Amino acid sequence: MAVYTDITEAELAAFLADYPVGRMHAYKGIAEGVENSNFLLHLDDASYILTLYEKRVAREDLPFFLGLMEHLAEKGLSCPLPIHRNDGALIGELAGRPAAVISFLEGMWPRDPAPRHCYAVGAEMAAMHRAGADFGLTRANALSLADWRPLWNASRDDARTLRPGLGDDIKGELAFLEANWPRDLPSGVIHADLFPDNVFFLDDRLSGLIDFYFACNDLLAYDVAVCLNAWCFSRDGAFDRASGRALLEGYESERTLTAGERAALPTLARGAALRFFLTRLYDWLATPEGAFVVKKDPFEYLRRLHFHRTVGTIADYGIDDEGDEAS
Ligand SMILES: Nc1ncnc2c1ncn2[C@@H]1O[C@H](COP(=O)(O)OP(=O)(O)O)[C@@H](O)[C@H]1O
Ligand SMILES: N[C@@H](CCOP(=O)(O)O)C(=O)O
Repeated sequence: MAVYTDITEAELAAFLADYPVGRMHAYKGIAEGVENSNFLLHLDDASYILTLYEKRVAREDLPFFLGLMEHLAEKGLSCPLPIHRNDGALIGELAGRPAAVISFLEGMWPRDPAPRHCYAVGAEMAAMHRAGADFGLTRANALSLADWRPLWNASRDDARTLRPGLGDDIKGELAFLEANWPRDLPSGVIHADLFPDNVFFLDDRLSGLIDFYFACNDLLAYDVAVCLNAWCFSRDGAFDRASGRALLEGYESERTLTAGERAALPTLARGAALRFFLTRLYDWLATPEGAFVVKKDPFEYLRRLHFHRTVGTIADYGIDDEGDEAS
C-alpha cells in the first residue's frame, strides 16, 4: 500500500485552489509504491498524480527530483511533468507533508519483461543520461559505496539469524567492493531505481519513466548495472542472456559504453545487487509483522550478487563485445 497519510476532500480542494488546474471530479489513493502517499486525481482538464512525500524523502532533495523531471520532460523524455502552483512553486504542503502534483502517464509496467522491453528501457535510460547532462542541480547518491557498510551494520545483528554464513559473505563483499569500485568512469544524472515497476509501456511502446526519488549524480554505468539486475533475470533466478544483450544494445543505440565501463560492469552489478539486498534487508527487519505493505525479498538480490561473482568479464554474461550471444 502507499497511502500513509490520508486527506479529506475539503483539504484537497483547498490545496488544488493554488494550482492552475481544472475542477476535481474524483480522487483515490494508489495502492502501488512503497515510499510515499500517492493519489490519482481526475480533474476536468486532465488526470494528475498527487504525491505526499513521506519520511524517507528529504524536503531539501525535492527541488532536485522535481526539477529533474521538468528538465527531462522539456527535453522530450517521457516522464511526468511537475505542475507549477499559481505562485510559481513546484512544492506545496498538504496534511503536514510536502506535496506535489505531476502529470499522469498512460501505460502499464511489464509484469514479465521480455528482451524487447529491455531494449526499450536501455535506449530510454541512455537518452535520459544524455538529456541530464545539462541539468543545473546536483545530488550525491545517498545509497552508494560509502553507505553500504553502515547500512549493513544497522541490520547485521538481526540478519545473522536469517542465514548461516551471511555475516562473512557480506563482510567479504564489502571488502571486495571497497577495494575494486571504479572511480574514473563517466558520471552524470542517473535514475538509480529503474525497475520494471517504474517503466510504463503502452502495447510494446515505452510510454514513460516514473519515480525519480532516488535520482542522483553517480557513474552512468551504475544505472545500467541496476537494470541488468532488475530486468535481466528470469522468474527462476537465472540470468537471461537475451535480455542482457537487448538492454546493452538498446543503451548503445543512444550512448556507447566506454571500454572502462564495459570492463567494470560485473563489479558495478555486484554493487547494485548489494545495494538492493541491503535496503530490502533493512526494510524486511524493520517492518512489523502484519504491516499493510508487501515486503520485498532481500535474498533475491543476494542470489544475483552471487551470480555476478562468477562473472569475470562482460563476455562471461554471454554477451560478447559485438553484442552477440555466446554459445
Ligand atoms: N506520473 C504517473 N502517472 C501514472 N501513474 C503514476 C505516476 N506516478 C506514480 N504513479 C502510480 O503510483 C504508483 C506509485 O508510484 P511510485 O512513484 O513508484 O511510488 P513510491 O515512490 O511510493 O514507490 C505507481 O506504481 C503508479 O501506479
Ligand atoms: N525498487 C526497489 C524498491 C523501491 O521501491 P519503488 O516502489 O520506490 O520503486 C526494490 O525493488 O528493492
